[in-house]
Amino acid sequence: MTSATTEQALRLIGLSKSFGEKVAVDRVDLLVPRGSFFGLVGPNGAGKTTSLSMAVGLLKPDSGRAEIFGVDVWSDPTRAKSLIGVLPDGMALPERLTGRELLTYLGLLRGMAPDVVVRRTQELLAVLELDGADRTLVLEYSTGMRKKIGLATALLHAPKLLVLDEPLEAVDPVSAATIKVILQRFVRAGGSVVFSSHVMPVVEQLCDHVAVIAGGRVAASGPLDEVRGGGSLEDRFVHLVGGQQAVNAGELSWLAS
Ligand SMILES: Nc1ncnc2c1ncn2[C@@H]1O[C@H](COP(=O)(O)OP(=O)(O)OP(=O)(O)O)[C@@H](O)[C@H]1O
Repeated sequence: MTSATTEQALRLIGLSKSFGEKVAVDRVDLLVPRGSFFGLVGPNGAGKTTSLSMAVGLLKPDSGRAEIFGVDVWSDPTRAKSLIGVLPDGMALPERLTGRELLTYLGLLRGMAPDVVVRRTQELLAVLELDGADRTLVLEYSTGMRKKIGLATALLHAPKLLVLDEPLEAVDPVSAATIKVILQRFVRAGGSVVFSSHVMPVVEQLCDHVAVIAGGRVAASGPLDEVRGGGSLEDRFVHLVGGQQAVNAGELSWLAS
């Protein structure tokens, strides 16, 4: 199947991964339709980062497969990776480059025409408000700035699918609004986005599809309205994940004593 014919931007089939005794991801199946804005939610340690890392070819699964527009990530990684832009969790960036140098370097490395690299780099730095830090090394970037330059590296080659691990985490509200607009425009233009988040209102605002992952398994997946079933996503999430743990009256009594 080719990227021109498949209806799935991303397809995970029985993906599993253990770290020693710990089963982090347990036979995860996921369909991300082409052109969808797909939110992946789940509690801390649910397996979101591990699943996304396997989906984009950064972490080898113990079993199962991942396909990007029908291209198998592990048997044809070069082709699969050319179709995606990735913002991994805790992305390792070359630290001793400025943001502009980093984007230029990655653009040329990906075989892009130099004039296109220069133009897009300028635009991305300006839109993400990183151009003020043009002479700052990535080493000196704040957490939010690192997130933004990471997003710029994911967008630079105009991929068909963006896979973003918590793209709005640690980003200020103005930058978050900019990033949301960029992603919405990307989807309107025919792109597909998968992103993980803990912020339910953001997922409800942006996404048309959602999956809830808990304990390494998919607890629910599909169109947003179907998954939340008439209530809020937060209520559905709490219901699926096992409810909030109340703090009993006697617990933490030493706090503020
Ligand atoms: N490299 C690793 N070595 C050992 N255990 C790991 C490793 N990476 C993840 N895990 C474990 O696998 C499980 C899933 O972790 P993962 O980071 O995928 O969860 P997550 O849903 O992304 O969590 P969070 O929302 O906190 O970012 C956790 O129990 C975690 O401790």
